[in-house]
Amino acid sequence: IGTLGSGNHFIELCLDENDYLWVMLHSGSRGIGNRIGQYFIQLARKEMERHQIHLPDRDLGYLQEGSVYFNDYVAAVSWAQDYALLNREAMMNRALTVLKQQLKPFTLTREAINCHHNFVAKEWHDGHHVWITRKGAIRARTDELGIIPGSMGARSYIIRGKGNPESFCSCSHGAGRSMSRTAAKKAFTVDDLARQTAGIECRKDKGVLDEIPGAYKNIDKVMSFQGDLVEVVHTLKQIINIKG
Ligand SMILES: Nc1nc2c(ncn2[C@@H]2O[C@H](COP(=O)(O)O)[C@@H](O)[C@H]2O)c(=O)[nH]1
Ligand SMILES: [Mn+2]
Repeated sequence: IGTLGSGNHFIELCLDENDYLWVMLHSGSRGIGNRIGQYFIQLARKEMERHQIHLPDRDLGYLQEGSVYFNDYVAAVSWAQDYALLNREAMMNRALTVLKQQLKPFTLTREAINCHHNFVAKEWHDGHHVWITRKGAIRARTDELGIIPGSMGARSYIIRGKGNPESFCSCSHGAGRSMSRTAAKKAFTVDDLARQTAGIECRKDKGVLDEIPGAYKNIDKVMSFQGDLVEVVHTLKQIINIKG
């Protein structure tokens, strides 16, 4: 516990439009959630065969609500979500401890905004209890605060949800990639990475070339497409980025 993970996971120090400092951290269940998903996908496929249910695609396999496997899945996923939350809290506490040691005395003005972005939850929508899976998405209920990061060289946004029922009260959790990691490594050089992260204290080596800002969609455009889902509360720009 207390480890960031690799890929697009990051810790950043950002300034908002009023020069307030924000610590932003993106990390999940460190692979356990993914393993749980794979395990239960296999089980769902076997269940379809056992019950002779023929689907157009085997990835459409499902577990029946109320069955032992379904309940096991919900329990396992909930465990992974709790683990991810604890992991983030541990890292955030360590980051704040270091900042307190290194910076002039400061006060925390805001409670942490926490949002899961790959998760399952039972919610009430349109007069029914339904299971919602949000993948690369966060919940954006009316007045709920959330985080939408851009890339290691772009702005990020603190948002307030509008509770739009058409998206089941959800919004995107980021710009999202515009090209694969392999394509990014072919398309860009370390010099491009240095140019696209100018002014930001961060890794600028071959090892993070697949995370280059140019491999992500334009976050401002993405935000403009979800104006019916969220309103922007703060705009953040990183000064330090740490990739796992
Ligand atoms: N501010 C930063 N944003 C980043 C960085 N690397 C990626 N990203 C953005 O975060 C989301 C994460 O969403 P996920 O569902 O893919 O996990 C991603 O889409 C990017 O837009 C970064 O170093 N700093
Ligand atoms: Mn993620």
